Parts: sequence; structure tokens; C-alpha cells
Amino acid sequence: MDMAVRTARVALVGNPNSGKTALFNALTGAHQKVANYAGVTVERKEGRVHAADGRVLSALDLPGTYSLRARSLDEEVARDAVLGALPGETPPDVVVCVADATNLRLVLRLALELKQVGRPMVLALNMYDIAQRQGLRIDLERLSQELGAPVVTTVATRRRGIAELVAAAQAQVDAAVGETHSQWHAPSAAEIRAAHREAERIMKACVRPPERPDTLTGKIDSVLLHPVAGLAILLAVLFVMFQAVFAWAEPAMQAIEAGFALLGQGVAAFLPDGLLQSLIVDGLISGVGSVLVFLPQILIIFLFIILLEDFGYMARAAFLMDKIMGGAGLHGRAFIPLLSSFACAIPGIMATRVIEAKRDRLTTILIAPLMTCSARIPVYTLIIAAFIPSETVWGFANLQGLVMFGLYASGIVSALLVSLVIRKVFWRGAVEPFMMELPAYKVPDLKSVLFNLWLRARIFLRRAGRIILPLMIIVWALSTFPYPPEGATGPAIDYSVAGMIGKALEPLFAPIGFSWQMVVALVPGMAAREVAVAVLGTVYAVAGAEENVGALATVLAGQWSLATGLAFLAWYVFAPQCLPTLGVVRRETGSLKWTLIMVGYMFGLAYLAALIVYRLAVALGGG
Ligand SMILES: Nc1nc2c(ncn2[C@@H]2O[C@H](COP(=O)(O)OP(=O)(O)OP(=O)(O)O)[C@@H](O)[C@H]2O)c(=O)[nH]1
Ligand SMILES: [Mg+2]
Repeated sequence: MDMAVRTARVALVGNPNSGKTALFNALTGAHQKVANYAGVTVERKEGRVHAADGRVLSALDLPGTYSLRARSLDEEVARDAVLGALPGETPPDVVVCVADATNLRLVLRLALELKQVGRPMVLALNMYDIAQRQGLRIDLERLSQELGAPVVTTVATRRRGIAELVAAAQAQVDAAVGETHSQWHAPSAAEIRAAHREAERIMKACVRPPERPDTLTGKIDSVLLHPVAGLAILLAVLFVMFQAVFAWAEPAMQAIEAGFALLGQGVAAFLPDGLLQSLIVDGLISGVGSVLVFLPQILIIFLFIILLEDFGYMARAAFLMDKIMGGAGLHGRAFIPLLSSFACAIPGIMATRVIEAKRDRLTTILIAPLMTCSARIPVYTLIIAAFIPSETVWGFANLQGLVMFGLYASGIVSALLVSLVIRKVFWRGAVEPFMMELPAYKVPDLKSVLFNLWLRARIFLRRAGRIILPLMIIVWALSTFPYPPEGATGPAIDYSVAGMIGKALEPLFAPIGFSWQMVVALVPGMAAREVAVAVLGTVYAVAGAEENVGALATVLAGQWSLATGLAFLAWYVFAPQCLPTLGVVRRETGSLKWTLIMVGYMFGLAYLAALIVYRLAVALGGG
């Protein structure tokens, strides 16, 4: 094979949370998710590295692992990539062992294992900035001798040491002599002990303990992990987050709303009355605009989540929740997947790969969609704005924020209950104990926070363009054609296909107080939750009373009873209104049966919850 044309492949291997993905991003210019807790990366990702001399390398980001003795699916990915065991894949030309320089003991064991694989290796001592700040002294030359591999210091987040790392990797490729045979085999207990001793010896020989050991982390932890104070702080953080959603977003939302109203009026004035004007103004601008208004709220929630992630708080939250989750039959490792599900259930379900036991993993997959994903935010805020007054209660809390908090809490509490039921119905047995690593606290980096926020905004805007926009054209057509017959008196939509579908399904939803217009919104809302908001925008715009040009929330407040609004919220806490999620559940469980069980229980709960809420609200005078 001609070495000059084949791109050399570099695999990034290391303990969880050591900065592999941050290095990968710095090397390739990619934007993979980086966060301050273990288990962020669960899949292999490949990218291209342009070296200073013009050559191109291929880099591979991998899930974190402590050993090649893989126990969970994500660790297997790392092991197979290193051993070249994936179908159609050769072992990497160079292995870059990524180390958290402040936590070398564990990575030395992994490095010794990697040496046995027999591929050329480079040790990247990442987080070197923190090591230096702590006054940790590492004898780089000696370390390199002991491991028989070049050592490069890096600060991935500041892109320091990147060029040196690439050069070291390339030098290893150039010096490599043909194929080596892997010496790696699953080690015996005695071999593991010997490796631990060897790691300990290297540690003693090369690392002098920090002059300023990290006492701050301990001090902060004694408060944040306190069983009472810690939980109170966690609740307070969430409380502030939901208050902020309503308190801070208002001006930005009004500006976006006014912008779309102006755009609609401008286009309406410019285009002649008729079909095209109706499609663009009522279908596209009104539909897409009604969803985009919620961008500020989504960004506020993500700002909180990103800051907490980067600070290192999320792993502490997991620690605090561990008892409660264990009581509900959930594995401690389920926390991070469930946390990811607050953005979107799809990455959350993928993240369950870190859970070793199949049953624990399946339980987590089944409840992940109950976490409030960001696609629910537009629906929740719309209905809250329409039906919940912006009042101050108890002298300090905004009622709208409290209701939002309650909706998130309903999702979490029901998830715990469902998990408990799954444990009772499908399988019993104790949950395995779980050792959590707590990452060091870090001051969030402003640039990376803003960048992450921009990535979230981009996902939201893309969904608006790729899912909502095309669907709105279909919805507009279905709610416009066929035209009402000669001499018809009702609004045109009553005679359209959408009207017919809505009215045909209406009896099914009448007991929970849904109007046929709402049913029309639920059907395309299966594709993505927030589409329902856009459809409501269009259905009521096409229904076309002049006074309806106001904000959608005002329109809904005039059209629905309070009971109907609350029932709609209850429905949205549970309904599996997201086909892509169902597709991922099917793929990750490999089972149609479990996918259908999930769909069934979620629709069942949605109907039941909406029914109870509706009846209760009507009985209390909200009909
Ligand atoms: N100060 C400092 N922080 C870093 C450095 N490299 C990474 N980080 C931070 O460390 C945390 C972990 O980084 P990731 O790149 O997600 O780690 P990973 O090894 O990919 O983690 P997993 O995918 O969970 O195995 C993030 O908060 C990064 O911003 C560094 O060199 N210096
Ligand atoms: Mg990673």
C-alpha cells in the first residue's frame, strides 16, 4: 500500500471527561458536544486534521473508558476502534492517549494497556493549565521514558499544544514499521494487579503532588452535596431558571412577534389577495413565526443548562438525585441520559449506552421521552401565556414560571413512577451500586458557552426550516382545499380536508375537551411537538377573523376554555408526539415490541391525564 496517499488515522483514547472531544474539536474544527461530566461522547466521530506541512490526518473521537476490558456499549466502541475490530476498519496508525494531567493515576493504567496493543502511541497531557495552576509537577521526560511514548502537554479549550500534538503523531506514523501484532488480551486478576502496581510506580517516579492541592472543590462540595442544603440549592437553581424563562424573554419575544407581524403585513400589502398571499402570510409566516417567537425562552433554559454543565454542577446533581432515582429502580448512570433528554430525547436515548445492564438501559430508554424536551417549550409557553395570568404569588414568585416548573416536575415525577412500575411489572431485583466521579469545578469559558448556545439556536432554527416549513405548506393546503361550496356561511376551513379530518377524530377527543382545530394540530404534531403550535397559528389564521391577527396566545384565550388549555398541557406532558424519537427507540432497543409498549403507555397516560385535568377543571368552574 502506498503510504503517501493513505491518510493516517489517529484515535483519541482516554478516561471519561479528560478532554478528548475538546481536543478533537481543536484538531478538526468540529463542534462535537463537550461538557464537564463523564459520558458525554457515546459514539465514534471521525474528522480531518490539516497538519502544518500540508498533510491531512484523520482523527477519531471516542467514548471515554478506563480500560479495554469494556463493560458497556460505549466502552466497547472505544475498545473495538483501538483494536481495529470494527468491520471494515483497520487499527489506528497512532493512538493518542488523552490524560487529565491532574488525575494521572487512572490514565496510566489505560496507557499501559494501550501499549500492549502495539500501535504507536502519544500521550497528550491535557488540562495542563489546571495542573500548572495547582502547582502539580510532572517529570515529562521521565514519563515519556517510562511509557516509551512521546508526551505532549495540551490545553484543548485554549488550543494550546495542538500543533505539537499533530507533529508528534505524524512523527510516530513516519517512524512506524509496518503492521504490528496486538499483544492485548483480556488480563487476568493477577495481571490487573501487576498493572496497578506498575502505574503506581510510574506515578511516584514522575509526579510530585501539587503545592496547592485543590481544597476549594472540597469546600464547595460540602455545601452542594449536603443532603438537605444541596437539595434545597438544586431546587432553588431550577426555580430561578423557570422564573427567568418568563421574566427575561418577554422583550425579545415581543420584538420577534412584532417583526413577524410587520413581515406579514408587508407581504400582504405587496402580494395581491388570493391563494399565494394566503399561503405565504397565513401558512408560512404565521405558522413558522408562531414557533420562532419561542427562541428566547429556549436560549434562556439552555444558558442555564450549559453554565451548570460547564461548571461541573450536573454530576453533583446526579449525586443528589442518586438516592431518589435508586428508590425508583433507576441506575445512577441513568441521570446523564435523562439530563440530555431535557434538550431532546434522541441524544438522551443514545446516551443510555453508558448503562451496562440491559434492563436498566431499557428502563431508562422507556422513560427518557417523559423529560421535558425543548420542543415542548413552545407549546408550554404558548398555553401558559394564554391561560395563566402573570401574577406574583407568595410575594416573590411569578405564577407562569411556577406552572412551567410544575410541568417539568410532572414529567420527572411521572418518569420515576413509570420506572417503578416497570420494575414491578417486568423485572425485579436490586439496582447495582454506582460509583460516581465528580469532575473538578471549572469556571465556564465565555466563548464556549456562547458557542454552545449558538449551536442550540441553530438546531431550533433548522427544525423550523426543515420540518415546520414544509409541513406548513401541506397543512395550509389541507386547510384551504377544497373551497367552501357556493353560498357557504362558516369559515372556509370548515369545508377543507383538514376540517374533515379534525371533525372525524373529534369524538375521540371530545371527552378531554379538545376542539377539532386542536385535533388538526395534533396530527402533524406527531412529526415534531412544536409543529402543533405552528398549525394552531395557521388554523386560526386561515379561519381568518380580522381580529385574529393578534398574538396567537390571545386568540387561544378567546377560543378555548381554561379547562381545555390545561388539558392540552397535560396531554403534552405525556403524549409521544415525536416520530424521530420512536425511530431511535426502535433502533436502540432493537425491538418493535418495546417501542409499541412505549407508544401505548405514553398515549394512555396522556389521555388519562388530560381527562382528569379537564374534568377537574370543569368541576371547579374552568369550563
Ligand atoms: N481548563 C481546561 N478545561 C478543559 C481542557 N480540555 C477540556 N476541558 C474541559 O473539560 C471538560 C471535559 O471535556 P470533554 O472534551 O467533553 O471530555 P471527553 O474526554 O470528551 O469526555 P467524555 O466524552 O465524557 O469521555 C469540558 O468542560 C471541557 O471544557 C483543558 O485543557 N483545560
Ligand atoms: Mg467526549
